[in-house]
Amino acid sequence: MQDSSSSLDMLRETFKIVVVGHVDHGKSTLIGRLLYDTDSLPTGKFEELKAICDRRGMALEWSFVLDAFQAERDQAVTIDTTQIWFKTPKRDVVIIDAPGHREFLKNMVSGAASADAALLVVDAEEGVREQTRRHGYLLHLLGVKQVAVVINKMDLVDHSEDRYGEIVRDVTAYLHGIGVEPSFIVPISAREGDNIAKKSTSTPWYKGPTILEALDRFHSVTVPSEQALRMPVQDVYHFDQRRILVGRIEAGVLRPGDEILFSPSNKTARVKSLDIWDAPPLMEAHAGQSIGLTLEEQLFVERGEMISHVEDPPVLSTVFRARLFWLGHKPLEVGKRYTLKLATKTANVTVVGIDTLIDTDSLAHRPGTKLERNMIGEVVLRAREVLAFDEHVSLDKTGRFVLLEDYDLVGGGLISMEGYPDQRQSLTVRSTNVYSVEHTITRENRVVRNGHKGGVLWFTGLSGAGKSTLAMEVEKHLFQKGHQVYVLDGDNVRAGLNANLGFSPEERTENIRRVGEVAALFADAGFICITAFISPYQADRDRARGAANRIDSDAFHEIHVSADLNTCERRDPKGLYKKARAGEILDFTGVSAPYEAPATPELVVDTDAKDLASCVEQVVDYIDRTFRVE
Ligand SMILES: Nc1ncnc2c1ncn2[C@@H]1O[C@H](COP(=O)(O)OS(=O)(=O)O)[C@@H](OP(=O)(O)O)[C@H]1O
Ligand SMILES: Nc1ncnc2c1ncn2[C@@H]1O[C@H](COP(=O)(O)OP(=O)(O)O)[C@@H](O)[C@H]1O
Repeated sequence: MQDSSSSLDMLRETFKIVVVGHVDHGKSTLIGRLLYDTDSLPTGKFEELKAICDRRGMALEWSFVLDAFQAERDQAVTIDTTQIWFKTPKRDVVIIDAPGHREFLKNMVSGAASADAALLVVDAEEGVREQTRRHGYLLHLLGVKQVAVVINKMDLVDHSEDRYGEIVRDVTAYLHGIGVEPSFIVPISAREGDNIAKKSTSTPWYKGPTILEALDRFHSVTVPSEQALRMPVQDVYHFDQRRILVGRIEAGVLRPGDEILFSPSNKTARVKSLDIWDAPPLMEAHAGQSIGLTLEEQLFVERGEMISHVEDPPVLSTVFRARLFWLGHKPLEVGKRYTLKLATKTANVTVVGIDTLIDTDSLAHRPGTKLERNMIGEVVLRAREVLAFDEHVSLDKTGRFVLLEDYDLVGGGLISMEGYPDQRQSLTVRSTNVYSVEHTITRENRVVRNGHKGGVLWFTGLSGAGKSTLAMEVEKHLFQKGHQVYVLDGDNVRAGLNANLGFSPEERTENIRRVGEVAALFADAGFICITAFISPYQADRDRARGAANRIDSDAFHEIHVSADLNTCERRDPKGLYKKARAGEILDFTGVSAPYEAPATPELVVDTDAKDLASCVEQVVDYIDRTFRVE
């Protein structure tokens, strides 16, 4: 949202707030009163409204003041009608997006309304209600760290200190549960003007600030210049021979001469100049500034790329976890595709699964498959392409996204990579000046001698699904037939080649990358190479396929050795599930680490439904068909 308030004093600080809370708890009344008490209303407006109310024999409704104020604004076409502002002794406070506004939640979720602080209004009579909790949760989800709770309508509870205490306990217990510590809890009566601009004599027991004082006591929100540099490329302009990349620096600092990295393309370049419109080039640009930059060398980069420094790059991944606030009228569906917008990047994503649903009322987590409007869920999303982003805990601006369905905003979420690896390591080729050498013995020579093609049979499945047992049996059969066959087994490879790797998401990815490359070499040597690794991530298996396909376009066969988690746990051949459940093994697949079943494997072997002999027969049949030479 633009700061359109040209009439604000340039030297004073502009502070953006949102006012949230349950319907009828007094948001509009509070704003109306704040406008009046700070002399922000057009001359005569208040008197006019008062006269109307008097004539009708009714008490003045402060929310009318806000309505009238907005109506006036709506006619002044030069002013952004969605913004309301007033002055405190210290600041110009802008209320971004008025409560009751139809698009309020959408604006909040899309981050258009990124507020410096929030006022959460609670009715002293009614106490904490559904929307109080939901809005509180939303503030937490959107990273609004400074919150003042405003306990309104104190006049209706006789300014009771006890009632104030009760609500303080309720509201702080809830906010504490979601990690929000309110900065102030102010008892007010918006209608009577108690503790808004001046201290009320009706609440002598209250020693804290008035609303205006609270607004001035909030911390100025620092621009995230100390963070790692992030500048999403918004556009690329061509002037003469020059390309100018434009965008807004979301975090960090950029200087001419800096070496920068573009993600996900992984190109690097040195910054030549930083330009802003109609002014000399900058020696330094900071978070919050929109700039144009030129590079020392000409690179082809597109909108959506993320600029960082080389040494502090964003995460690269095709898959991530998100805490998603759902606004769609239709529930979020597993398997369905949505459009993702993340900084300047737009991509299609598919919902892989919904892990938990979070009830914003009770904060209870429960399993579920349907994420409905106004609910929050932990979901896993996958894109076909590699995306560059950050985990929300480390970088707020590039760690959030929105989802669209048919151009309509249906959800907003925060990214976490918990249980998933950063794929950057396995996507970056570091060696340079490397040239491939041709073999003099061709693949055909080997096929002719062996009587079958080379290739990779990639077994994937949960621990205990039967990968090793099956792999070794199949190997025996093929060997007896005179085939060149070799099994690469997880436990064996991890004792040698991959002895330096554990089970973190990144280490599993590296494990599978190496095995994928070794298996491809075996295939190139004419072997039927069977691999038996859990290989829980689709992206890793896809990369292993890519390695084998460099040798032959149909060399890779993904085989899902499938058994229900319960079955695997019952079999528990090594007693590992038991240990995992007891918390003795961390990140155990299926228990405390994810397993992504193949979406389109070449073969599924169901070891739950069939005995070992039938499973072996199924795989050997498959091999006979696909590795045969005519
Ligand atoms: N945390 C954790 N999670 C999963 N598995 C564990 C873990 N710790 C040890 N093990 C043992 O390691 C075997 C899996 O190794 P992999 O190389 O196949 O795993 S992965 O593909 O890198 O995920 C696996 O063997 P299998 O039971 O044959 O699958 C286990 O014996
Ligand atoms: N149809 C089957 N195929 C393979 N193994 C089976 C089958 N039915 C039962 N099992 C048993 O399941 C266990 C699988 O263990 P293992 O082969 O070590 O699994 P993984 O290598 O996938 O961890 C073994 O004890 C095996 O005897």
